[in-house]
Amino acid sequence: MSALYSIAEIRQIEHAAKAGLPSYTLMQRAGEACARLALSLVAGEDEIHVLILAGPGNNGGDALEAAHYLSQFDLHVAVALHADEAKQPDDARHALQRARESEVEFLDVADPGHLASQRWTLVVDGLFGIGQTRPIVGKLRACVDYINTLRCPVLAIDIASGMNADTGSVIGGAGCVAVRATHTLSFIGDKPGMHTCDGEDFSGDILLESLDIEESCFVTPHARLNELSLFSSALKPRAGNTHKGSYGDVIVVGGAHGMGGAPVLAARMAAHAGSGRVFIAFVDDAPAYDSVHPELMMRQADRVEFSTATIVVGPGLGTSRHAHDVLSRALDAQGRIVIDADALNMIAAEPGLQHKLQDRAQHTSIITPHPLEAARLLDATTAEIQHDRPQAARLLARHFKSIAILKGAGTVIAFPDGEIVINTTGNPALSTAGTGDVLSGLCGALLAQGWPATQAALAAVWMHGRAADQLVDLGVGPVGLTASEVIPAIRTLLNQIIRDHAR
Ligand SMILES: NC(=O)C1=CN([C@@H]2O[C@H](COP(=O)(O)OP(=O)(O)OC[C@H]3O[C@@H](n4cnc5c(N)ncnc54)[C@H](O)[C@@H]3O)[C@@H](O)[C@H]2O)[C@@H](O)CC1
Ligand SMILES: [K+]
Repeated sequence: MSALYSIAEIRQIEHAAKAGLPSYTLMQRAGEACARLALSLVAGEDEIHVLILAGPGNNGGDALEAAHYLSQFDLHVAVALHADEAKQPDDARHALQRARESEVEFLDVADPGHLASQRWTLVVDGLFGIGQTRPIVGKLRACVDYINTLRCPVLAIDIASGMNADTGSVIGGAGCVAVRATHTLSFIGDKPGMHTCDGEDFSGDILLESLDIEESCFVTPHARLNELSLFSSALKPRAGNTHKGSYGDVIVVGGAHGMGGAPVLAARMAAHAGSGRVFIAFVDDAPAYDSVHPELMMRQADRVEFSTATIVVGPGLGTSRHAHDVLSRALDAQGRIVIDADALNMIAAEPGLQHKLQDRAQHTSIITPHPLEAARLLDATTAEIQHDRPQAARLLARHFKSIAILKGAGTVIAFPDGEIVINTTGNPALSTAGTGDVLSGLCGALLAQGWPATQAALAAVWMHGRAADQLVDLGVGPVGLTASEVIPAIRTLLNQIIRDHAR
């Protein structure tokens, strides 16, 4: 299980570990681990010049200890220090003394011209770690801007400076800066902010270093990374003696005039992911049939009895009075429900629909907002949602008593009890119309086949991203991938993981 720890949890673990160790032990281990990774990154280079940025706190201390360690090898180490010695924490001050006693050149961090006078083989970023509270400004900002122009590897210590380890947003928000690392060596445990929002873009390859902290010091995490093991218990081979009724009905509700393609995509996905029968309930005129997939059944929404079928409501639904009434009826139904797109917009706009959703707590509801829909649901701005995606997803799940899938880079899946899972599959090829409809159809298909809702949500998000990754590997995208192309790729993937992992 890939645990993710918040800053507060990392501090707790660190505190427990420090109590049982001589002072400076953890910093020495951190500095040495960083130096060893640095050596592996410059291996094979001729004249090696390593620039180490060291900030005012313990992240800077780690950097200075790494500088001391590296100075014992055949390479040139330069430290750009931004610290007031009188205010440094004890460990960091000790690390500074050790660096000063080593073969290390000290540069002026505030002088980009000075920094730019050398061609660097590697930059080590130890400006700030999990203790950064303010945006990077002034001379330090110029330094970060300079680092971000370099083409050499940039190794961030613990987390890229400027990034919030809890949220994955740049500290200070739009217009502020962070170091764009090619590698991050993260201490004690993995952190949510490296996997959502801008986290992945700024962290590069993530490597973990536990600092040999004893198991007993660790706390129970409330976040983890999505992986197959979290939902593989729901993968089942098909029994021989079954029929279409064994695999459930999905009713996709949507398709207002001019938006008929959205429910068709969701329905095609539901059929390709194995649901026994798939209907589309159109709020406006229903076409006679889908000429590509005539197995889908087209109905007028007014004439559809929802009873206990699995409902996917929202794709192309529109926000007309009629659409509102159909949504209201869908929320009253006793089956499991996936709520997307305009259905979420209408729920955001009307307390009556919100109460209906909250009152479904004993049934299963999965909501799949993108950040703008999430902003409407939480009466916030999109920037506020993106500022702290894990927290936004938690609020959605708790408030609407649903499983909330907050889409976007590093999709966050949150549960009403406060637990979250961050997805690691997927890529910008999915930033195209219709992929959200495909995701909602996939969730619906798994629910209809009897998957537990938690596993259905995790598997749908994971497969949706993984299939897109596989397509990009084949050259189908990232530019120009279409939602329709993701559907058969997901079918292949689902069959493959059932074959390889079902018990
Ligand atoms: N304490 C420990 O036992 C360990 C700490 N470790 C390292 O320590 C880091 C956390 O250290 P700290 O808590 O000292 O915090 P940081 O080193 O992340 O930075 C905090 C310092 O930066 C200043 N600061 C924050 N934002 C600033 C800004 N925008 N401009 C200028 N100054 C700013 C703060 O006033 C404070 O002095 C971890 O990320 C990790 O790298 C590791 O060595 C493992 C062990
Ligand atoms: K850092």
